[in-house]
Amino acid sequence: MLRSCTAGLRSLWALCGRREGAPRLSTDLPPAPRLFSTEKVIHKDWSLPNPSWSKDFKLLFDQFMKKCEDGSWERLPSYKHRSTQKSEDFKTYFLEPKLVKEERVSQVQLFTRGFEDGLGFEYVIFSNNDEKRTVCLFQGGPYLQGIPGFLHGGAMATMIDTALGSCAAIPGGIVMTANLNINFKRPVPICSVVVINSQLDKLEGRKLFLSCNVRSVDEKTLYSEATGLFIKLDPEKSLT
Ligand SMILES: CCCCCCCCCCCCCC(=O)SCCNC(=O)CCNC(=O)[C@H](O)C(C)(C)COP(=O)(O)OP(=O)(O)OC[C@H]1O[C@@H](n2cnc3c(N)ncnc32)[C@H](O)[C@@H]1OP(=O)(O)O
Repeated sequence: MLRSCTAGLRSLWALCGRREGAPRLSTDLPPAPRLFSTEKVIHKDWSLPNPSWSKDFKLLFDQFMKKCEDGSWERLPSYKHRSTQKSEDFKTYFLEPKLVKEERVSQVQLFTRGFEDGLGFEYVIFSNNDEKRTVCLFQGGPYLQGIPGFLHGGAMATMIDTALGSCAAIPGGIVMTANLNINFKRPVPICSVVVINSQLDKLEGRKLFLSCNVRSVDEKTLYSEATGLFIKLDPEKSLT
C-alpha cells in the first residue's frame, strides 16, 4: 500500500522535531542529538580525514581526491545523523513512524558511524558513476576486533554490505540487501587499511547483482571476495 508521502513526512517530523524543553515521553534514556530539529542539525561529514587515519589511508585518500578533480570520481559524504536525500526518500515512502518511539528516533544514527574517531569504522567511499563502481577505503579500529589481532568477520561483512550497497544505490536509488555471500580468504589485521573495490555486474528489473573484493593497500593480499543481490524498493509495497 502506498503511504502518503506528505503525511508520512509530517508525522516523522512531528516525532523528530521536538522543541527544546518540551516534555519527553520517558526519561530513562540519555540525552541524544535529534535527527531533524530545525534548531540543531549535525552536519559533520564523517568521510573526511581525522587524526586517527594512518599514513597509508591519508595517501590513498589524497590520490582519490585527485581523481575527483576531473569529475570522473566523486567522494560520497557520510553523515551520522543528518539524512541524505536518499534516506529522506526511504523514510518518506517506507517507514511507519509509529513503530519507533520518540526518544528512540532521537537516538537514531548510522551504525557504521557510531564510534569515536579511530575506534570503529573509519572509511570513505568514492564512486565512479559512469563505470558503476565504487572504491571504499576502510580502516577497522580496535573496537572491531574478533580473533585477537584481527578484524571481526561481522565488521568486515558490514563494510562489504555498505560498499556494495553504496555502489548499488548509484543506478538503483533506494535499495536493500537481499543476499550477501562472502568468502573470507585471509584475516584482516586490526587497524590496517583495506581497499574494497565494488562493481555492478548485472541489472535485471529491480534486481542489482554486485561483486567486490577486499585487498591490502599494496594489492598483494586478497582478504575477501563477495557478491550481493540488492533490490530496488517498490514504493507500492510496504516493508512491514
Ligand atoms: C537508502 C538509504 C541510503 C542511506 C545511505 C546509507 C548508505 C549505507 C549503506 C548501508 C547498506 C546496508 C544495507 C542494509 O543493511 S539492508 C538491511 C538488510 N536487508 C533487509 O533487511 C532486507 C529484508 N528483505 C526485504 O525487505 C525484502 O525481501 C526485499 C525488500 C529485499 C525484497 O522484497 P520486495 O517485496 O521488494 O521484492 P520481491 O520479494 O518481490 O523480490 C523481487 C525480486 O527479487 C528476488 N529476490 C528477493 N530476495 C531474493 C533473495 N534473497 N535471493 C534471490 N532473489 C531474491 C525475487 O525472487 C524477485 O525476483 P523476480 O521474481 O522479480 O525475478
